[in-house]
Amino acid sequence: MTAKPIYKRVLLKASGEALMGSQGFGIDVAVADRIASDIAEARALGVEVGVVVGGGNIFRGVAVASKGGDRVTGDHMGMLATVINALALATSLRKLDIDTVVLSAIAMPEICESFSQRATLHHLSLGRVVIFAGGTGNPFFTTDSAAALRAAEMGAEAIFKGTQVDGIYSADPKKDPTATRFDHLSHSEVLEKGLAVMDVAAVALARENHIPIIVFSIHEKGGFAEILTGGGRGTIVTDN
Ligand SMILES: Nc1ncnc2c1ncn2[C@@H]1O[C@H](COP(=O)(O)OP(=O)(O)OP(=O)(O)O)[C@@H](O)[C@H]1O
Ligand SMILES: O=c1ccn([C@@H]2O[C@H](COP(=O)(O)O)[C@@H](O)[C@H]2O)c(=O)[nH]1
Repeated sequence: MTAKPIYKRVLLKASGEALMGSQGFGIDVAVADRIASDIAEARALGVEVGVVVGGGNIFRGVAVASKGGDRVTGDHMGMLATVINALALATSLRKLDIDTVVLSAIAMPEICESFSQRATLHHLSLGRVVIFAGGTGNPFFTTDSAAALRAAEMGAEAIFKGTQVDGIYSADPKKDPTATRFDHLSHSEVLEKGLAVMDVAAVALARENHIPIIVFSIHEKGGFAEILTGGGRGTIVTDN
């Protein structure tokens, strides 16, 4: 018997940094294909999936600002990086015959459709995976905020943050080997404890809209479907 998913409609935030694999920069197609196969598993369970991909494997706006450049221009470059990643992930999904559409917050009609809530709901209702490119379309934000925003707009029941670590820890586990992992936290606890796995604006928006956040490792093959069916490893963030 096929396991039943806990959620019917979710938003996956896929780490941009993870997409570079061991290359140190850019896109490792094998990693994009693997993440696509995890999304295909979720679709096979009947779950409707929206995806936001980060841009950390290519560009972050702060890199320009830290060298004395204009932050807004840097952020524009970062948002364009997320479009490149979205196109790569869409290509990987289509190789698996998963019907996929890319909707961009920045109009580029020769390349992909523009984002609107109406288009999102239309494509989801036809069983398509919707990849949201270009972040929020505004500088001074991140793709975590875009994930929380698009999750609210698409009526997602949960945000799955697939990242480099397998949950939320008492401190960044990459910097502090003594950090301990939480199984469960509230949105308010994440904010009060200053747990920096996701930015403050994103957590606050998810809290306001009562959307749970599940932080899990994007590197764990099959991890997305496991959590969707009530197993797996990650930290869940809920209202209380
Ligand atoms: N308390 C914490 N618990 C877990 N991870 C934390 C914590 N504090 C900081 N981090 C770090 O936050 C990282 C996730 O941040 P970020 O969203 O920037 O990366 P990402 O998921 O790779 O996204 P991007 O798509 O921007 O590349 C983790 O890989 C981890 O090292
Ligand atoms: O709404 C947004 C989303 C992203 N940016 C810029 O893009 C890069 C890459 O996104 P990450 O979330 O860091 O992966 C980000 O650093 C910003 O420079 C943005 O300006 N607005």
